[in-house]
Amino acid sequence: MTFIVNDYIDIALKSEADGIHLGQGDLSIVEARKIVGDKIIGISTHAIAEARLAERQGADYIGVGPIFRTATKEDVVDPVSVSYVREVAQSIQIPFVAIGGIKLHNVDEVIAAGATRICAISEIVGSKDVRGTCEAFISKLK
Ligand SMILES: Cc1ncc(COP(=O)(O)OP(=O)(O)O)c(N)n1
Ligand SMILES: Cc1ncsc1CCOP(=O)(O)O
Repeated sequence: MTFIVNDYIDIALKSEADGIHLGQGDLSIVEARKIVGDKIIGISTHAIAEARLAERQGADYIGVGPIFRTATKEDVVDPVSVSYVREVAQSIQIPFVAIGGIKLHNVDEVIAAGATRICAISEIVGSKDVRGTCEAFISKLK
């Protein structure tokens, strides 16, 4: 299993995590790379310019979203829609994870736009059948 710590590089180092996930307002990828060496660095992006910059600066993966409206995170930008997934799938070479408002009823659109990795929080943790919901997502991604 790969263990990524969100935001806190000191905790990532102390806990011997595999990597760190950054937001646009956090430490830059260049600065983070100096500290974490070859650990995985990911960063949330909301526009193609951010995605291109992340790739140029040596990010290992990017987050792409929020695709749809989400109630899970408060300080979130407006939904970027599946068109941003399409743009990233066509022009970015590093792996990306689509995130934000992804549910079983709309994940097909996200996959059709080119996503092969998704993050879904509320659909899974709010489900009465967590395992079944995970399996349903996994079968769509196969
Ligand atoms: C699964 C998962 N959890 C948290 C984040 C990042 O959330 P947050 O730090 O609130 O947002 P950004 O600052 O990265 O935009 C994530 N991307 N994935
Ligand atoms: C951490 C994060 N970053 C953008 S949206 C989001 C939350 C996604 O949660 P949900 O799958 O419940 O919309």
